[in-house]
Amino acid sequence: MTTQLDRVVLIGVAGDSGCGKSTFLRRLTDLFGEEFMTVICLDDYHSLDRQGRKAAGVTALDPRANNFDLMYEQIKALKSGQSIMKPIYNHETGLLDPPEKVDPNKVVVIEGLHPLYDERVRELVDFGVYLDISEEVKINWKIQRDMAERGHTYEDILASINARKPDFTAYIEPQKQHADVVIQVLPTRLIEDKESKLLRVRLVQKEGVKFFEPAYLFDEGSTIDWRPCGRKLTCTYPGIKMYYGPDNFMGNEVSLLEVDGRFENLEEMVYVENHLSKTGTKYYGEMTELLLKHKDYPGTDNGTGLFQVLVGLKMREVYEQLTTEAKVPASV
Ligand SMILES: Nc1ncnc2c1ncn2[C@@H]1O[C@H](COP(=O)(O)OP(=O)(O)OP(=O)(O)O)[C@@H](O)[C@H]1O
Ligand SMILES: O=C(CO)[C@H](O)[C@H](O)COP(=O)(O)O
Repeated sequence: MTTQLDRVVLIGVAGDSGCGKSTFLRRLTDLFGEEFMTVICLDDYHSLDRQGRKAAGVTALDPRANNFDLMYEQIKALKSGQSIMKPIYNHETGLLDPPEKVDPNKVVVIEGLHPLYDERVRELVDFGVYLDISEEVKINWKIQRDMAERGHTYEDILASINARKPDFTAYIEPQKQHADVVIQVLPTRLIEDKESKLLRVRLVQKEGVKFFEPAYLFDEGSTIDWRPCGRKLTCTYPGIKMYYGPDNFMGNEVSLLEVDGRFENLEEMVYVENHLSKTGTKYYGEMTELLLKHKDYPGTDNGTGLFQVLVGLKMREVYEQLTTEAKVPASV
């Protein structure tokens, strides 16, 4: 079947399990609308089921446990407006279920461990983000979720992170260099915080990407250290620090934006938003409004929420420009 779409825009969201992909995708839904955005979890392209991986002695992160040929063929078909019969990996049983039909949509998001791994798939991706959670923070988030909701022990969680580490380093992490933006989540530098509750979040924005102009603080291209706390932004100890400046990241020229600390009063976020430019907002305060809409999402009061919303807005901008370009007849 071929659906009439001017342009299917393909977004890649890469990251390890438990790195906040679902939260980010929920924020994207606000911007594109549930109806117009289809999410494909790349776990569905595991070629080996749980038993198969165990027998072969490989993890799900290992390319040998995944069918990249099928992934490429199916993503390519979706991008050209064709429906696919996508396999399903069932996390409850660890088995591959019968395939399901997936239709193309205005926006197709491929999320998971390997959206930017295979060169052919990467070429199809219009905009890619990598969620880069430092080990200290990853352990903390996993502990919060897996101990509370899944009954795992601290030792189990640590052992599972460590067991995945070599393959994570070999196959997942290198995708960072191919992402248009990387959201790095690190422990704060403001105080010593063993539990990693306070976060330093960096938005690494690649320069020279078509239709993507990095957001900046105050003055494009300069280097800025900013303490927004004072009369206009309420902060309790240890406050908030922001940074903006040019840098080099894995051989790419980038612009960095950084927020260290926690926003005390979300309503005042508009003050910070006001000092950011090229955010992709359509009206005054849109970014703050999007944050306020989901106060309950994890990270809404720190740089993770702020940058997830900002990246979503930039994706909307890229989407609009790509679809406009697709409508303009090619000049002769
Ligand atoms: N910004 C954040 N701040 C604090 N905790 C967070 C943040 N994002 C995610 N978490 C924690 O990490 C957990 C996993 O988040 P989420 O479900 O969004 O990740 P995921 O990558 O989709 O995970 P999975 O692939 O395992 O389903 C959440 O339950 C929450 O405890
Ligand atoms: O890294 C993962 C992505 O979600 C999972 O561990 C992988 O998909 C295997 O799933 P399961 O542990 O349920 O067999």
